[in-house]
Amino acid sequence: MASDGANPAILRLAVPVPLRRLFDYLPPEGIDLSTLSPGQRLWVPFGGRKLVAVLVDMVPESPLAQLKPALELIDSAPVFDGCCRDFLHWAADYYQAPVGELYAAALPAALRKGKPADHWAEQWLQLTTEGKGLPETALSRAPKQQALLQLLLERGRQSRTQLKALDHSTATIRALQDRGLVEWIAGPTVPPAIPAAEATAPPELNEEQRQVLDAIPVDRFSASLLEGTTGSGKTEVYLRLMEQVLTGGKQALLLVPEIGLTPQTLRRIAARFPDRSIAALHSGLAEGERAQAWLSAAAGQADIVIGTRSAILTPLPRLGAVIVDEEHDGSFKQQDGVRYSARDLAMVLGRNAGVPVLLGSATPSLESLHNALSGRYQHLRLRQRAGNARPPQIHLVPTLGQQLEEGFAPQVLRHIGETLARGEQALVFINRRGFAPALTCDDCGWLADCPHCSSKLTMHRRQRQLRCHHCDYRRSLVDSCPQCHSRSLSALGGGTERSEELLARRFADYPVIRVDRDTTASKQALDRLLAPARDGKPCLLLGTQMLAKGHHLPRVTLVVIQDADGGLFSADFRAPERTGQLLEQVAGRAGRGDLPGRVLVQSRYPEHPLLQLLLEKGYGPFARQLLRDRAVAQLPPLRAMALVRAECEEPRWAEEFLETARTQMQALAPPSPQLSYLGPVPALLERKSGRFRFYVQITAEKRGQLQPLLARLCQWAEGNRNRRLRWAVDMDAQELS
Ligand SMILES: Nc1ncnc2c1ncn2[C@@H]1O[C@H](COP(=O)(O)OP(=O)(O)OP(=O)(O)O)[C@@H](O)[C@H]1O
Ligand SMILES: [Zn+2]
Repeated sequence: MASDGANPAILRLAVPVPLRRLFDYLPPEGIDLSTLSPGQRLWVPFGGRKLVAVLVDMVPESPLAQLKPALELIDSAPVFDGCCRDFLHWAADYYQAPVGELYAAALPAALRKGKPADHWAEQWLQLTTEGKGLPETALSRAPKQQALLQLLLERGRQSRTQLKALDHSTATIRALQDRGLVEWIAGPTVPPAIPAAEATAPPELNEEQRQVLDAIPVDRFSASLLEGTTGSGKTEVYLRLMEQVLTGGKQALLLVPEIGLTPQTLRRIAARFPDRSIAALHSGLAEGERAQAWLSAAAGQADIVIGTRSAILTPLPRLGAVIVDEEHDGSFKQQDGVRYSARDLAMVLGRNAGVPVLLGSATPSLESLHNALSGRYQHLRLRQRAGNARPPQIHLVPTLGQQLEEGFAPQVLRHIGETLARGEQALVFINRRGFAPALTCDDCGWLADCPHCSSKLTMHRRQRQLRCHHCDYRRSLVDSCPQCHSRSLSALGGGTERSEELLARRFADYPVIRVDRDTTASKQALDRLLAPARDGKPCLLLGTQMLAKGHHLPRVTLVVIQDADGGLFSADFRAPERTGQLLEQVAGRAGRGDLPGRVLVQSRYPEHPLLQLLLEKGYGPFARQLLRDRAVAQLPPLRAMALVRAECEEPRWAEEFLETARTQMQALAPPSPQLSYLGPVPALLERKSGRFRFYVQITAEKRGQLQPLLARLCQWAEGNRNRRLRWAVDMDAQELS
């Protein structure tokens, strides 16, 4: 994107609007052109609004005659470096997304709104030339000044924040300043501090872990999948890899799923690297803190960057490795706006920067497993649990024809009781929150439906509400049927709230801790809720998939999966994969300490071959079987898939739009054995928030076949003038919902 020519006085900018192009502006009036460089933000006028744009290039001419001047320069120095800009442009091309929206997605909210980066600049204290030349013992009669001098000699410049944390007083600093030994300079911000856990000596690596680590040289690009059973010490491998990267003077990026970035995870990492600057990027931060963390990463100041999906878009000038934990997790794929996959982009970033990329999971996605089995990725394995922990025993509990109590078989309740009586902990996994997923009238058959979505309302008894889990519509609970006024209403099916009532009654002597989205408004709340469990006292945990990941609770010896069947009969071809991952991850919470674990899995269809395979042989063979099925059905990852989506209050318009889209694409590339079209078909959730949703599905032998097709489609679709219709291209779509 280099510019040449004599007078590059036209600014080419990425503007956050849904158009797939850059926009030309004149420089702000009266500005010195030498203060401008790509990667800075500017205020620009756009269609009567004022927007924050990013300077991409400066060129001598524009094809347009009438250019408006940009309004104002925001940053004194670029916030995006060249590598990051190239990466964002690549991603925009690949996902057929407006590049301005990618820049906007990369920025933290405060910077997206135009707050100047200088606002977070830090004051740094450094040695002057005299200070550097001072003999070691020159200040021995002023021990505080001597200590500060020593610190600056050993660790280089220190920020005001760091000095405060280390208890160096302003008086001491002033004294050294007066002697001309130190000086303040302005520099990049440091990330907000993260409380550390108590530092513990790292364990000795076992043989498998050592082999894995040896297979990842840190001085060049490599793509690896670490398939390591639950509790096998994957996190320990990540920590060691990070250590090597930091020792080499580089930054380590660790991506974690939304649910995985708990204060517990952060404390563990902070404890391992007490001297390092760690930036955590997640939605739990206040706007200013997030900007501070982001800027410290972008300035190369933060050594370790831990974040959820959008952290992949952060500029990291000293990048040394990218690690993606729980790489199978669905939260790495953005489901609206720019529909990128942070996991897939991690590979691109690593290749661009020439550094290793490590994807880790006990239950790898079929995409990554396929890449590993076909030799595109290095396939690394950890087959054994680390330390003394042994794999749990798994038993199926058939529920058909059994007398269940609120969804639990009698022997399951008995096992829970025995576990608690032995002073151990039990975990019950339920895949639905709320009290019951439906409310119905026994007399006329009325069902509480969402008025905006094609779904039922979930009953939340504690709050006396009916809620839609798709659009968050809420209404108060009714006592009688709105249709026939009968008072005999029944709650159908079970949820976490309903199970909690039963379990709290049955096991009244023990704490019953419910963990779902309703009880954990924040990450801190989850941390607090789990505190008694971490203390190791007997207790009963119950909850949704929030409990499935990342928690290391060594006293849990019994895991109950209340209903294993949900995903086996879904219309979404990815449902069995997700069910397998969830069950294996939940089961993996059992027996992670010295005590053996047991898993009870309730099912109405214990003979189901996939369930049998999963429970008898484990996720590995199960996933390999699913891959063979996908090959037969010509589905991802054996084929590339993209969706063109449209939604509208008027279903006919969405369908017509997609009919035309399909016709357009077929005119360019007719259906063939290598390329097939399906649809428009209704999405699995046909109506959401009042809009009807449809998609056209395109599958191709090679990704390269899809790109030009979708690019042309976007060109056509950008001309759509129907403001009530929304459309999107979803490359490598993960959800058919
Ligand atoms: N080499 C080792 N020797 C002894 N203990 C170890 C070793 N490696 C890891 N551990 C311990 O084993 C436990 C599980 O390790 P870790 O959390 O790294 O596993 P994991 O594979 O990331 O787990 P999961 O993905 O299932 O959450 C931790 O308590 C960790 O401290
Ligand atoms: Zn709804």
